[in-house]
Amino acid sequence: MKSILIVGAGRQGKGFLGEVFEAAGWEVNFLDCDIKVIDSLRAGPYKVKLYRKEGMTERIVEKYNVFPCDEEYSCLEAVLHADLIALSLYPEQIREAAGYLGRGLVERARGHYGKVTILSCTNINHLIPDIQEMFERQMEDEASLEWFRENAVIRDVIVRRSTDAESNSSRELVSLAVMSMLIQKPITVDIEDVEFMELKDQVEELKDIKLYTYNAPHATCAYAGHLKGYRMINESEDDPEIAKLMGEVLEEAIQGLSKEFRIPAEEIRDFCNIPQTKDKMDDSIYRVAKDPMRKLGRDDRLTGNAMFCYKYGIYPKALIRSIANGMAYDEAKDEKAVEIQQLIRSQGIEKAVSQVTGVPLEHDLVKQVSAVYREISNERTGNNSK
Ligand SMILES: NC(=O)C1=CN([C@@H]2O[C@H](COP(=O)(O)OP(=O)(O)OC[C@H]3O[C@@H](n4cnc5c(N)ncnc54)[C@H](O)[C@@H]3O)[C@@H](O)[C@H]2O)C=CC1
Ligand SMILES: O=P(O)(O)OC[C@H]1O[C@](O)(CO)[C@@H](O)[C@@H]1O
Repeated sequence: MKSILIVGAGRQGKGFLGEVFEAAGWEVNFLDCDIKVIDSLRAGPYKVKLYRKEGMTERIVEKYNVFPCDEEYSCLEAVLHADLIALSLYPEQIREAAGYLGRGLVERARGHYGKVTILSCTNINHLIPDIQEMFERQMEDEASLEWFRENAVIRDVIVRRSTDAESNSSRELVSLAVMSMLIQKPITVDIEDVEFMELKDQVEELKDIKLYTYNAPHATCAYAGHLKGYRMINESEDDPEIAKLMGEVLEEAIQGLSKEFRIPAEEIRDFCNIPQTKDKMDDSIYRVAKDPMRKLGRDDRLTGNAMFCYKYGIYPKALIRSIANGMAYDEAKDEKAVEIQQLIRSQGIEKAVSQVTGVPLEHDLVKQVSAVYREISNERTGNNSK
């Protein structure tokens, strides 16, 4: 039986990866450092509502093993025998996970176990050399390092699906099951038997395009929706003003990307076209908006697009509005949003925009975003003077 170790048993770990690999008959092992996640998974099976094109179906996932990141290293056998290790973590969590997995991988090297593929399942591109370095550092001697280089491959993926739940420990999940996950080639195990897994060339280039097209309107929807008091993505998408802004953001993005990547606009439109589903999935604004510090960063979905537009003489009006909405995102449960609000209070809006977006203070983007942010603040306080 083939075996997958899913590191990070949160929304995506359980609702996407755990579900599809269990359905394909693989041994599914979960590793998580949050004891609430472990206790919850041990308490019973979990349920995923799958939103397919033809309608919603429910799946109960029950065949899995669960391991905490404990001192006794109870996950050892799972690390030794995994054909696939999926890092279903936020980028900033990978270093710690690599540190923990190191011990098992060193034993794997010393025991001359078989080849393993490690997948980085985040939305951040160009991370693979860093992750390679994080794992190689764990190899305690030359022989282990040599084994790792010959037998372990680290690959990137493009996740084209949304999976949500009330929290990372919830056993009730929803997942939009309409597009495959694209996996960088080659890998060391056959995954043809697993639905929604697709090996693909040029993942690095396509991943940029996916982030800038699929995720930019989505983040736009979340930040604009929060400002209007919505809690769910669906409510926000149904608001005509927000739907219009999302469309404009996508159009600006396509114009800039088409020039930057020298790909016809139509080809980009086709790539980011998400099939519609009969039933609509509820996704939270909280998850899609989460960590505006990262999402408004220089090369991420909104600022990255806006800067391509500036580079090619396209004025990114809708992207500027969306970045300003992101600066105004003041969700108290989101620590990075709170950090941005503190930054605005302590430094003033221009410096805060420059710091968050990584764009120089004197750049037009900073001025325009700050001006729109002031309009938003005035509207919120009922003060219409500019
Ligand atoms: N949820 C989704 O629809 C999608 C998520 N992603 C990416 O997947 C990654 C995870 O996202 P979610 O599952 O939504 O987040 P989540 O917060 O629901 O799950 C992450 C899990 O990782 C665990 N974790 C953190 N550090 C760990 C460590 N050192 N060792 C073991 N476990 C650790 C946490 O306790 C948590 O349960 C992110 O990079 C996200 O961008 C990408 C596309 C879709
Ligand atoms: O997981 P991140 O990078 O915080 O961003 C969330 C985005 O990623 C997705 O989960 C998958 O592309 C989208 O649903 C959402 O817009």
